[in-house]
Parts: sequence; C-alpha cells; structure tokens
Amino acid sequence: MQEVIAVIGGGSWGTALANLLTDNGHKVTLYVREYEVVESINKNSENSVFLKGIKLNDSLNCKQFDDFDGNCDKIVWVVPTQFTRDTIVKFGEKLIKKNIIVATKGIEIEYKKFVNEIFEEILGIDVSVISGPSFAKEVAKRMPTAVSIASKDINKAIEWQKIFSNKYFRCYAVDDVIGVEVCGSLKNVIAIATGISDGLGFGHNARAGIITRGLREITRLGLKVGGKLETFMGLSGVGDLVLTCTGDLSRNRTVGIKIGIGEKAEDILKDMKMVAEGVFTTKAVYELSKDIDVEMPITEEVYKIIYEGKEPIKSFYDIMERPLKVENI
Ligand SMILES: NC(=O)c1ccc[n+]([C@@H]2O[C@H](COP(=O)([O-])OP(=O)(O)OC[C@H]3O[C@@H](n4cnc5c(N)ncnc54)[C@H](O)[C@@H]3O)[C@@H](O)[C@H]2O)c1
Ligand SMILES: O=P(O)(O)OC[C@H](O)CO
Repeated sequence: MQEVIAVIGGGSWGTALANLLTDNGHKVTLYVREYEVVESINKNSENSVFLKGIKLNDSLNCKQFDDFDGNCDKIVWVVPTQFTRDTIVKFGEKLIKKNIIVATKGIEIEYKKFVNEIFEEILGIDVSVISGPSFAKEVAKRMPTAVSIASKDINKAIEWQKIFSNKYFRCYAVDDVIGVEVCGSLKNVIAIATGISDGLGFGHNARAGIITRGLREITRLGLKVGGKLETFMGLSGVGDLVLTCTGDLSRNRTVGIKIGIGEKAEDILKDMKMVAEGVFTTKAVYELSKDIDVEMPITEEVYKIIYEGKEPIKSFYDIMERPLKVENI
C-alpha cells in the first residue's frame, strides 16, 4: 500500500531514508532547512550539500521546513538530537496523532533525554525507532543493509518494517524502544574512543578491547534504564557498535582519530558541517551515568578528553591501570 510520508530532516540520513522509501513506491516529501538542498534535489535528484555525487530517485520531492503542513500519514524524524526539542515545538499540533518513527541517534545534553522521551514529554505520544549499522552513503547507493525497528507495540514495528524493507534494506521488528535508543546513542561515544586509540597509533588489540568493554558499558546503562539484554546483542547493539568503531565512513570515529593525532575537539567541530552526535552524547551520558550510578570508565575518559582537555594518552593508561576485576560484571 502506498503511504504518504514526510521525512523531516534533510541531512545525509534523512535523504538516504527518503530515497529508500521513494524506491519502495511511497509518496515521500523530504523537509529540509537549507534552500540549497531543496533546489539540488528537485532539479538534479542529488543532495549536493550532504550526499554529494549520489543520484537519488527522480520521484523524491523536497520542500523547506516552513512548508510542512502536516498532510501525511506517517513521519520519519531525522533532525539531530540537540535540535529536536525546538523543532518539535515549532511544528507542534502538526505532529500530533501522527505515526512517527525516529531515525535520530543521541541524548539531549540539557535534559538528558533520549529522543523518544522528548516526544513523549512534549506531545504525549509513543514513537517508533529505526536504528542499526547503516551508513547513509551505503544505503543511498542501495548497498545491502540490515537494521532494527522498535515500537512498544510490536504490531506497529511490523507495520514500519513492511514500509522500509526491500531487497537492499532488511528490517527486524523488536519491542524494546529504550534499549534500541541506548545502543544507537552510546555506540557513538565508544566509536570516538576507538578513533582516539587508532589516532594514537594503538593497534587492533586495543580497538577490539574498547569495542568489547564498550559493549559492557552500553549494556550496563541500558539494563538500568529498562532495556532488554538481547537488544544489546542485536543489530542496533553489537552490529552498530562494530560498524561505527571500525568503519571509516563514521563521523564519530573520524572525530576520535583527529583527537588521537592531536587536534582539539573544538577545532574539529568548528570545521564540520555534518553532525557527530557522539560529542554531545558523551556529555549527556557521562552526567546521566553519574545521576543513576552506572560505572562507565571509557565514556568517562572520552568526556575528560573532550570537555576537560585531558591528554588522550593519559586517559588510556588510567583505564588500563584501574583496579583489576572479574570480567562479567
Ligand atoms: N549519516 C548517517 O550515516 C546516519 C545513519 C544513521 C543515523 N544517523 C543519525 O541521523 C541524525 C541526522 O544526522 P545526518 O547524518 O542525517 O545529518 P548530517 O550530518 O548529514 O547533516 C546535518 C543535519 O543537521 C541539520 N541541522 C543543522 N543545524 C540545525 C538546526 N539548527 N536545526 C535543525 N537541524 C539542523 C542540517 O539541516 C542537516 O540535516 C543523527 O542523529 C545521526 O546520528 C545518521
Ligand atoms: O557517521 P556516524 O558516526 O554518525 O555513524 C552513522 C551511523 O549511526 C552508523 O550506523
């Protein structure tokens, strides 16, 4: 069945998802901030700002944020986390009673909320979440990808699963919204850590150690806020963690590498047009972990490096020289 879908947020991921949904035969409008993007997609079927050089489906239609009138069946939300609250407030009534799925990954710095919690707080609605190992560039090039789709009501996840899935994009339905959001947000912090390690010239051993102990941190916090253990072993968990920690297309990993070779975080961010959510999530999750008393040594050191100017090399040896412990706790 053809759905009328608004994709809100025209960065690389919003564009890739809008393109995928158009491939699937839906009537899709991509709503974006930049007029340059509207022109480029409508005239040349290309997002020349955020996905340069990739030919999009000719039927994809693009409009500016201000033209969003709420006339759609479903909404895909891809506005970066730190701008999500203001954008929800801006659209207000037009979002109520809509079936919304969130593709954004991150935690708000100011209120330490995951994106589904922001929607619940402002609009009083349950949203679904799509997350997993998925670089926008590869999805836009129609390369095989598998992700998780979570809704509290599994039937809603199954409904979205049918809308998104096709021969190059396979979705698995789950009912653990908070678990999936924890995974998608926290893997970005661990990707910064593995990037730093690689930038420092450490080897494959260090990288695998960080990924594995990072998964432990993610799981510890995720279980504390109500996630399910099996989610952390799935596509949105270990799948996305491995992709982002090892794939050179990752913006978070790239930020880490630059820090590792000696650049300052503020200088790296000044020059970045794209979003590395992990930089903001690091602060949010560090503070959240203190509030709810979850031990997260890797996250804590990434926080100290980015926000307190600690020397990366010192962080690594501080982690290595912590009191020895039993592995499975
Ligand atoms: N790119 C990927 O491969 C990918 C994959 C999965 C999930 N995500 C997630 O999708 C979300 C969006 O990231 P992206 O990669 O599409 O973005 P991007 O880095 O490609 O582009 C930046 C986006 O931020 C928007 N933006 C900048 N200032 C803004 C403001 N003041 N208000 C509202 N929007 C503003 C821009 O319009 C643009 O859409 C992030 O949470 C990201 O983690 C990205
Ligand atoms: O480029 P990154 O680091 O934002 O990662 C993109 C996606 O989240 C990978 O699944």
